[in-house]
Amino acid sequence: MRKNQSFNDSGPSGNTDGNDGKTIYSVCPRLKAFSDWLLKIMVSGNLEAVFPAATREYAPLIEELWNNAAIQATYDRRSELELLPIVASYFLERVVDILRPDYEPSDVDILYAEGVTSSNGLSFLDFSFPKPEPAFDIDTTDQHDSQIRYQLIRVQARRFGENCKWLEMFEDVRLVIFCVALSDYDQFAVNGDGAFVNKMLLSKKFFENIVTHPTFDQMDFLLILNKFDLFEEKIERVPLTQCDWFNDFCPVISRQRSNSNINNINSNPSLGQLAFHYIAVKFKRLYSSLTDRKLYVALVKGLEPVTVDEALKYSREILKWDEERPTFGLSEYSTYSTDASSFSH
Ligand SMILES: Nc1nc2c(ncn2[C@@H]2O[C@H](COP(=O)(O)OP(=O)(O)OP(=O)(O)O)[C@@H](O)[C@H]2O)c(=O)[nH]1
Ligand SMILES: [Mg+2]
Repeated sequence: MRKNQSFNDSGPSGNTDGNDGKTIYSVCPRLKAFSDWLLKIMVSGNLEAVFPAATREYAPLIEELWNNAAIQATYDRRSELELLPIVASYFLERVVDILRPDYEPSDVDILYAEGVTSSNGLSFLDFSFPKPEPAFDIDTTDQHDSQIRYQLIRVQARRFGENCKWLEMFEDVRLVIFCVALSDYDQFAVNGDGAFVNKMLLSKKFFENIVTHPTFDQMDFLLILNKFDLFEEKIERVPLTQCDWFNDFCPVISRQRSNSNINNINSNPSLGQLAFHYIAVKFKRLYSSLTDRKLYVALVKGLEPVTVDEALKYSREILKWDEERPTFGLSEYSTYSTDASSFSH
């Protein structure tokens, strides 16, 4: 790396844009030199050699680049930029703060950060919730149960089958919470053979493999359909039928559609809400055809903790029904038991 690289307005030779051919997407030579330099480092794959040590001194330049009209005009067309992480704006808006030596990530920063995938495509994290403070007049059904141990396992669906040893970890598991991103329906990933595969179809295949695996025989499954916010926005411009599995989606939409409201799923639903129900039913039918059991489904916006809490509360209810199943028939016990209502929103 060249330390103290200077990006002055005259720019390095050969990099100056003439007035000809300028568009709203053209940046000045100085910023162009800086972004070309960044790109070169990224292409060289030598990021570790430059970052994080050098990042601090470039923070003002990155901030300037981000605020530049040409970059903002480009960002407005982000739906055409496949590789741009959705959370780019969140971090770029905070670049100067984040690059301060005393920066401590907030809970929200952590929530917005991309997960780090280990080289074998598997990551694990065990967690539980602390014992709640004893308090009067609080409905304890909303509180986390400190006795419950959660294991968060991130597997790259495309690598399933290469190394299934991790399945042995599931011996004492009572419920599998399987998470799928709704907004994956038009996205692609490279599978083990180097071919591009639709990410929703990859998740479907992975789901089929997991629910039919002997380790999970007779186990309850809660499917979390996540990234509903991105999905609702995307479905207005990208048809759901882009994913082959959803090619019979043809919703009847009332003219007076409500604005998106996660709690208002049944009255005057939005296109996103109709599509969520359609996808949930697709998974439910798939699950019952494979296992002869009922799949529970929850709708989540991962960046809104309250929706995650709701889904976890639903999972605790499922465990409770399970415990009480010998004494109470499910249908007597809860309104959640009817198939049409086995969704949590
Ligand atoms: N807008 C939005 N972002 C979410 C939601 N849930 C998670 N995210 C973001 O999605 C990113 C998760 O990144 P990863 O852990 O790489 O997972 P992923 O990108 O969904 O999955 P991969 O395709 O395997 O990379 C983080 O930036 C999260 O903040 C959600 O419901 N809505
Ligand atoms: Mg990602």
